Amino acid sequence: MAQLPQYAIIVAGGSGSRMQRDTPKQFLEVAGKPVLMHTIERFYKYNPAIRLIVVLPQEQLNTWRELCRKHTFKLFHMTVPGGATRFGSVKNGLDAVMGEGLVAVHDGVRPFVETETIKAAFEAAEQQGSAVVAVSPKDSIRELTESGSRAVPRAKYKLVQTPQCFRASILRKAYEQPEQEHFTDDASVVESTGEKITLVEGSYRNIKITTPEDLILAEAFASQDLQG
Ligand SMILES: Nc1ccn([C@@H]2O[C@H](COP(=O)(O)OP(=O)(O)OP(=O)(O)O)[C@@H](O)[C@H]2O)c(=O)n1
Ligand SMILES: C[C@](O)(CO)[C@H](O)COP(=O)(O)O
Repeated sequence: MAQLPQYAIIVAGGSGSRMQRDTPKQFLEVAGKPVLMHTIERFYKYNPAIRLIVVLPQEQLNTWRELCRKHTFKLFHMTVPGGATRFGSVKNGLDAVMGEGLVAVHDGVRPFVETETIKAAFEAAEQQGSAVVAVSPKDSIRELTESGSRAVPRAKYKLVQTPQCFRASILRKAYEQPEQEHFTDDASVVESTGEKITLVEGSYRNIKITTPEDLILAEAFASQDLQG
């Protein structure tokens, strides 16, 4: 059977409000290079033939071009303007996916995703139609109730990461529906069309750079990676 083409939609269309910096967090430097370049390199390392679609805020497209020039960043990728929400950005990225294939949606601000994780997600999506990377919580979990809160069994929960991989036809159908408030990731969008979500083991290093202290962790991981 011919192998399906592999795409990665790397969503970097957000403003990074929780990071509280003027520069969008996907452009902040870690180990001397913008976060987003690290992320793109991870997918290229997994498969140099992967079709990379990078979604950026419309008003940052020129800045990104400048950054690529400054850092002599040559890895081929298509750029697409983002939407007002992550849902809108994924939808715009999906317009650049042609025909059938396997599509990984990945946060541009998760630069430490490992080759094994990407590989496992694509393999599971090829077999099951969907594959979502997740890890077990390390802390105890409490559910908020009207009277306060109560303990819930931690073993029943997973923390969801990206990549989230799907057959292109499944993802396209899901993103045709109107956006809903509970859509926080691609799995929630796809699940609402009745599709089953397959979970794949993720990694605690696959952090989403969200708030200022995450940058300290990111520098530590990058320095560890550089030491090999
Ligand atoms: N309109 C949007 C909003 C988010 N994202 C992307 O989705 C990923 C996960 O979102 P999040 O961490 O929430 O990023 P921001 O929306 O940028 O951050 P914040 O919520 O703090 O403003 C990020 O790579 C972000 O760039 C996107 O492509 N388009
Ligand atoms: C997609 C995601 O990274 C999975 O954990 C997460 O849902 C993004 O959420 P955010 O509120 O946009 O940071």
